[in-house]
Amino acid sequence: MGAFASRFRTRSRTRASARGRLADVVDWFRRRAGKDEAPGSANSGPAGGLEAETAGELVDRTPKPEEPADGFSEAGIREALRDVRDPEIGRDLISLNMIRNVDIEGSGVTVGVALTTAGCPMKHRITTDIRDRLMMIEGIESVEIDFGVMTDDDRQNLMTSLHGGPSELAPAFRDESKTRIIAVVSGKGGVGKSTVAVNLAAALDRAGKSVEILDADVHGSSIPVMLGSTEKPNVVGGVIFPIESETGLKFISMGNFVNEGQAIIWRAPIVNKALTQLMRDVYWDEPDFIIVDMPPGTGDVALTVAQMIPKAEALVVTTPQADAARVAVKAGKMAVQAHLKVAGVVENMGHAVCPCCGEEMKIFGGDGGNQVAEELGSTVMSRIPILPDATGEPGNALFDEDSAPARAFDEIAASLSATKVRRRIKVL
Ligand SMILES: Nc1ncnc2c1ncn2[C@@H]1O[C@H](COP(=O)(O)OP(=O)(O)OP(=O)(O)O)[C@@H](O)[C@H]1O
Repeated sequence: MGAFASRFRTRSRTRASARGRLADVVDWFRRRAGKDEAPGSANSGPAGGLEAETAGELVDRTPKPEEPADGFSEAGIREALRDVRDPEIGRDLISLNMIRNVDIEGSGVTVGVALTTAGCPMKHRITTDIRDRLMMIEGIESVEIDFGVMTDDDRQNLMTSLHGGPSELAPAFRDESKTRIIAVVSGKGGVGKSTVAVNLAAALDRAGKSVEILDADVHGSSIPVMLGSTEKPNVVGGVIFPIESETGLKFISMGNFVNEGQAIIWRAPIVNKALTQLMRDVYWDEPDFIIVDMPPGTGDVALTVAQMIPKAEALVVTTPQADAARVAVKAGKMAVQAHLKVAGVVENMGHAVCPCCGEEMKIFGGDGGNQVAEELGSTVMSRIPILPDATGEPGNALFDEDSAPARAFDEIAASLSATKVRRRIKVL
C-alpha cells in the first residue's frame, strides 16, 4: 500500500495547507471587514473584503486597515493582533487573552505574550505570525516578542471559556452544534472498520469538509498507527488537543493514552469513563464531521455513545460473507434501538478492480451489503474494492486518491454531505 499512501499524503498535505492558507487570508479580510466575525472576537468594521467573483478569482474590496496618520498606536497594534491566531486553538490572541503588554519605542515594538505552557510547541509559529502581521503596519521596523506563561487561574479561565464547564460534553458533541458525528460500527473485527473510518475522513477532507477522528476502539485502537502518528497529545489546563497527523487529518485515540505495544485490560466502566473524557476534555473544534471508530460488536461503548450523543449516526461496515453480515445487522440494530439513525451500509473487500481493464472481480461469496441494508431499512452507500497490494504497513492506511477504493469513499463522502444534519428527536 506504500505507493498509494505516500502519494496521497504529499498531495493531501499540500492541498490542505494551501487551502488552509487561502482560508486564513479570506477569513482575515472578512474579519477586518466585520462580515464574519471570529468566535470571541470583538472586531467589527465596514463591509467589504475578498469575494469570489468567478471560480478561483478573488477580488480585494477591503478598505485598508486604519492607522493613525501620525504613526501607529498601541490600540492599532492590539487590533492588528486580532488577526493572529493561536495555531492550536485556532482563535485570535487577543480574545484568548494571550497578549499582555505592548510597548512602543520609536519604530520598535515589544509584545508580551502569555503562553498556555512554558514549553508550548507553537512558540516559533506564534513569533513568526505576530512579526509578519505587525511588520505590515506602516512605521514599525522591528518587533520583539517577550514570552511569559499564563497563571493557573488564567489557564483555567481560558479553558472554561473555550470549552464550557468541566462536566459538559465538548461543544461539537452537543445537540445544537453543526458537527455531525458518524459512528463507524461493525459486528466483528477485521472487516475494515478502521480503514473505512480513516479513508472516509480523508474523502470528506478532499470534499472540502472539516473533519476529525475519534478512535474509540480501546482494545483494538489502530488509528494512530494507521496515520503514522503515535506521539502523545498536548494537554493544557486539563484540555487535550487532537494530534495532527502527517496526512493533515486530526485525531485523538484511546491508544494515545497507553504506551505503544501495551495491551489494555479495562473493564467496561473504565472504558466508558475514558470515552466520556475524550468527548468532554478534548478540544474538538466543531468540525463539519467527527468520525468515531467504534469497537467492533454491540458492547457498552456503543451504548455510551448512543446515550451521550443522540445525534450520532451509525455507518455499518460489513464484508460480503454471511457471518460478517449477520453480526453487522446486530450492531446496526443495537444502534437503532438506542435511537441512532443508520446513515448507511458500507460493503468492504467484496471485489477487486482490475488495474488494467477496470473490470470488477468478485473475491468472496455472499451479498452482505444488501443483506445488512435490507434488514436495517437502509441503503448500501458504497462497495469498497479490495486493493490486492495493500500491505497494512504502519502509516499506510490511506488509499491513493486516484485508486478505486478512494473513489468509492468519495461516493460515501458525497452522499453524507448531501444529507441534512439530524436534530434530536425527543423520546418520551
Ligand atoms: N479495501 C481494502 N483493501 C485492502 N485491504 C484492506 C481493505 N480494507 C481493509 N483492509 C485491510 O484489512 C485489515 C483489517 O482492516 P481494519 O483494521 O480496518 O479492520 P477493523 O474492522 O477495524 O478491525 P479491528 O476492529 O479488529 O481493528 C487491515 O490490514 C487493512 O489494511
